[in-house]
Amino acid sequence: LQIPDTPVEILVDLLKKAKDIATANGGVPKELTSRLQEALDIASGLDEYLERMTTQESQPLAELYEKTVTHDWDRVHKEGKTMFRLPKECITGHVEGQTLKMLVHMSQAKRILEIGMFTGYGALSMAEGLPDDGYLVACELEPYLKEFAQPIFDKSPHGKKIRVITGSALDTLKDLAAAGEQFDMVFIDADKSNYINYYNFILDNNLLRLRGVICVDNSLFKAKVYLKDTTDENGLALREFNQFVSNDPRVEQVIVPLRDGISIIRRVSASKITNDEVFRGVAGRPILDRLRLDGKTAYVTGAGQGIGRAFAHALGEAGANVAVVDMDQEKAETVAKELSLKGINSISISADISKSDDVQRMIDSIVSKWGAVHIACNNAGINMNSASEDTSLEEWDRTFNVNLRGTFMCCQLFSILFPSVPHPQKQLSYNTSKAGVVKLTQTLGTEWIDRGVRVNCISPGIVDTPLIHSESLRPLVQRWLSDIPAGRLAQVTDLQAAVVYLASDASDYMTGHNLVIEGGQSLW
Ligand SMILES: C[S@@+](CC[C@H](N)C(=O)[O-])C[C@H]1O[C@@H](n2cnc3c(N)ncnc32)[C@H](O)[C@@H]1O
Repeated sequence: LQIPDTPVEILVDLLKKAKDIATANGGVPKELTSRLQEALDIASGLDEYLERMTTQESQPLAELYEKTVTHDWDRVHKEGKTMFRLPKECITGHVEGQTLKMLVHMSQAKRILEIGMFTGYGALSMAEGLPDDGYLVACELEPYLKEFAQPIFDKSPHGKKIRVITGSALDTLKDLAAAGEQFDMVFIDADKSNYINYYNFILDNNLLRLRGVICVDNSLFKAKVYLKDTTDENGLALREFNQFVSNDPRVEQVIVPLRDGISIIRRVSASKITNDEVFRGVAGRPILDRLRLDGKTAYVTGAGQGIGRAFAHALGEAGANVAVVDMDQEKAETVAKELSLKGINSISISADISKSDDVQRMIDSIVSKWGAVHIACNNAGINMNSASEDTSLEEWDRTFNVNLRGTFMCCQLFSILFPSVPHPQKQLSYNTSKAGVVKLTQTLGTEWIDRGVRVNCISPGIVDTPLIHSESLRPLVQRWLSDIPAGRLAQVTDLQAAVVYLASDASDYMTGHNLVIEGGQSLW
C-alpha cells in the first residue's frame, strides 16, 4: 500500500476521495464531477510523467531501489538490527536521485556531504555525477544500513567514491570540521528536528566551500509547512527551518516543489569589512573564473595531433571558439569533430604556415566565421635532427621557414609560442629557430603592448608525443629521462593549463615571457 507522502500525492488522494463521493451521490451536478476528474488527471499524471521523462536510473540504482522497497523493515527492527523502524518511503527514488545528480553536475561539485543516507539511493545517484577523483561522505545513524548498501555500492563503478560514517550526524560533522574538511554540496536528509542544527553547524564552521550549495529534502513536508492547522512536530520544525534560512543574509534560497520539496541554498559572500577586488575578485570573478575564455576566439596551428591537439581541447574547454589548423586536412577535421562532440565551437582549416597565402587564408576564414581572433596559439613546427657539421642549408631553410618565418607571419596578428633547447640530439637549426622564437616573443611582447596585444611563449621539455617514438629518436628517450628531475617525460596535458593561463585575463600583466615547463630538465 502506497502512503501519500508528498503534497501532490496527498492532493491526488483527496481528489480521488472527493470524486468517489461525487460519483456515488446522485445529487451532485455533473460538472462538479467532471471538474474533479480533470483536476485528478492533472495531479495524478504529474509524477508518472516526470518518472517517464527523467533519464533512466542505472542498473545498480534500480537494484538498490528494489532491494529497499521489498525489504522487511519491520522484521529487522523487531530483531533489533535497526534502532528505529525505518519506513521504506524514506528513499529518495528515481526522479529526486536524478535531480541531485544533475545538481552535482551543474555545480561541478567534487566533494559532497550527505546527512542521512538510508539505503544509499541518493548517495549513489550523487556519486554518479561526481568526477573520478570526487568523493561523497555519507552520515548515517544506523550501522545496519551501511551493511545493506555496501554490496550494491561495490557493484557500481561509482561506489568507491562513497565513504559511509555511522553514528550521530552532529558528531560526524564535528569530526569533519576538526579535520578541516570542506564540501561543494551538502544534502540534508536526516532527522527533521536537527535540520537547523546541521545547517548552522555547516555555515558556522565553514564546512561549505565558497560557492557551495546546500540541498535540503522534504522542505515542503507534505504541505504541512504552509497549512494553518499543522501540529505535526516535523512539519513545524521544517516550517521554522525554511523561515530561518529565508531570513539568513549569508545565503540565498529557492524551494523546488519536486516530490516533497527540495530547498536549494547557496552561500553568498557579503562582507561589511571590505568589498575590494581582492575580496570580490576582479569584475566579480573569482580566480578560476578569470581563467575562462568565454566569448574568445582562438586558433591553434599544428592542432591535428600531439601538443597542438591538447592545446585546442584546453582552450575550447576554457570556453573559446577554436580553429583547428593543420597541414593535414584530415587530422584537422578529426580534431575539430572531437571538439564539437564536447560542445566546443570549432572549425578546421588546412594551412601550411610557411606559406603566406595559407596564413592569410587561415586568418580570413576565422574572421569571417567568428568576426575576430583573440588568441593565437602558434604551435606548428618541424624538427629534423642533424649535427651542426651535417646540417644542410636546405634543412636550415626549411626549419626556419616554418618555425620562425612561419611563426612570425602568424604573429603579425598575435602569438603564443613554444621553443626549447633540448640535447643530446644534434639539432642546430631547430634550436636556433626556437631561440629566435623566444627573441621574437620578447620583441613583439614589448613592441605591441600598447596595442593591447600580449605575446608570450611556452617552452616545453621533452613531450611524450608520437614524434619522439620514431625509430631514430627512441634510443634517446632513456637519456632524456635520466636528465629530468621530474623522472618522466612531459605529457601534452601538462601544458594545457599554461596555454589557458596565458590566453586568459588572469595573465594580464605578463608579456614577452618564455614560460618553461620541463620538469626541471634545464636545472641538472
Ligand atoms: C529520509 S532518510 C534518508 C534518505 C536517503 N537520503 C536516500 O537517498 O534514500 C533519513 C535517514 O537519516 C538517518 N538519521 C536519522 N537521524 C540521524 C542522525 N541523528 N544522524 C545520522 N543519521 C540519522 C536515518 O537512519 C535514515 O536512514
